[in-house]
Amino acid sequence: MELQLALDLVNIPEAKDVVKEVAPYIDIVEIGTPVVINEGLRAVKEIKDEFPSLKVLADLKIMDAGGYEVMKASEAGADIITVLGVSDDSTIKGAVDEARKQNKKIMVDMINVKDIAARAAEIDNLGVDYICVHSGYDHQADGKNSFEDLATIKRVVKQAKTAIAGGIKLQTLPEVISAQPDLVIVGGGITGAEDKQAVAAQMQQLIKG
Ligand SMILES: O=C(CO)[C@H](O)[C@H](O)COP(=O)(O)O
Repeated sequence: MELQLALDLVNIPEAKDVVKEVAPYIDIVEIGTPVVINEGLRAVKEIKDEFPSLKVLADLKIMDAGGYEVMKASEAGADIITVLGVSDDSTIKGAVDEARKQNKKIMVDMINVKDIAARAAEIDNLGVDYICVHSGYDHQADGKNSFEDLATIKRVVKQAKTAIAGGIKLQTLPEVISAQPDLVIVGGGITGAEDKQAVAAQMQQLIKG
């Protein structure tokens, strides 16, 4: 099981400071959608250049033009790029084909997918690398989480790795781990902590068992 740190509400210098603090305890650093909107793919490039041993995920949440957008994120140094599960199959296939050419990986974000079981099974057959259940900020504000959805994809996904994101904190991590995803994604649970390093270290300890 791996730990991904999601950076959403920072600029590039702040992102570097957080990664410096927690780098030994994480496997993947995510350049979140708001960071890409504010800073562009330069944020991906700068983090990859400064932390080459970490995998960098560009959370582009691609909805169209999968091949082109994966190509641009790959050029910036991303190792993993996100595509939305609600996209057309042709968009996901385009993203997967380009990722194979560039030796990169595709994560499908299942945010707002209504029939998680059916769509996850379809997407699994498109050759993606990760399928991620996700309660976004707007769902979290309504008190929702994706713990049940994780159990659902664990049942139906046969090839891709499984991941979960959305409001995971140190206190809720044991429940997440008990469902055995391949990847746990944590943003505010680390970045909002007073001692980010201590929380990331405890999370790593729980995850690596
Ligand atoms: O993609 C995102 C929001 O769309 C976040 O990166 C993801 O939800 C993880 O952050 P948090 O743990 O703070 O919810």
